[in-house]
Amino acid sequence: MSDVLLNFIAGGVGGSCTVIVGHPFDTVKVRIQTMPLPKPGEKPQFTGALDCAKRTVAKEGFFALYKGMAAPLVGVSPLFAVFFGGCAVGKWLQQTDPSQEMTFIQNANAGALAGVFTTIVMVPGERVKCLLQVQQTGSASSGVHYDGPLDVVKKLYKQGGIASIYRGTGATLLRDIPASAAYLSVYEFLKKKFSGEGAQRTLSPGATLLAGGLAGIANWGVCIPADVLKSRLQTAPEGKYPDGIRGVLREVLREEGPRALFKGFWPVMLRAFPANAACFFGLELTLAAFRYFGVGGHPTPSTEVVPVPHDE
Ligand SMILES: CC(=O)O[C@H](CC(=O)[O-])C[N+](C)(C)C
Repeated sequence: MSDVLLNFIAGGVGGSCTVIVGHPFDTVKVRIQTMPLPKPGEKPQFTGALDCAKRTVAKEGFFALYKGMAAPLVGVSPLFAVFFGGCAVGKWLQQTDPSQEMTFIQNANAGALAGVFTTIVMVPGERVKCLLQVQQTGSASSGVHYDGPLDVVKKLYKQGGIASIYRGTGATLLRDIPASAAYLSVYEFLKKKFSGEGAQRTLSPGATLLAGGLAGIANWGVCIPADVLKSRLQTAPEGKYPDGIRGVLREVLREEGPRALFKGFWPVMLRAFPANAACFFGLELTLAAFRYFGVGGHPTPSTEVVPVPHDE
């Protein structure tokens, strides 16, 4: 089986691990990023990430943190599949032979290309997820109530057609091209560093988790402002920002100042490490299982370092 397909399948497993570990953090992040501005003399709805998590659990129960998870499980697992499949395509395009080691920049290029592929898959799922995550907070002030992911899609389509479902595409590209470049290049760099020299390079489970977690931090470290703009744009009532992301940026800077572009920083960073450690662990384990059962041809440089030693 080709590297692209193997990475696609393993990426899907990694994506499911990411969602299961990371979704509660994501709910807190979106609620903080989109909470209504307090009126003069009023307290903000949430004072921080912990406050938001505590109030959400107290008011709506623990599983409120898992609200909207069906959409990312269906949307994010294929997204990670497309991402890692896309990375394999990006590597293949740059390699003169399949065993060639990729440089940091080549991995960044492969990640950036995969970021373009993932945007196409990701935008509808993100739009649905954000709307479901914030509907109890009053941030999506359109007054529309949604009964679940399919209901969101139906209502968005009725309201504004495909364009409404795909609202936030530019903002997602702005977020995911640099983020994906950082994600893959940092992971591959650390993987090489942690796996030592020589033909029998192995990566321990702990090192896989550490490299994956730090790749997640690098991913979000470069894209939080674009993510804030994207969340605002995707949860705004129809017609609020006719000129898209530029309108959101102008409003945020005018009304809240540049610091607001970093809203949700802590919940994002708190999620980034465990969610992406789980992702790369799931990915590498699946690739290792393929090799164990003799599926696929030669390992690519990105997959020859696995959590368990193997002899070829
Ligand atoms: C924005 C996003 O989904 O980032 C992914 C990592 C994460 O924390 O979910 C990475 N990537 C888009 C490259 C798959």
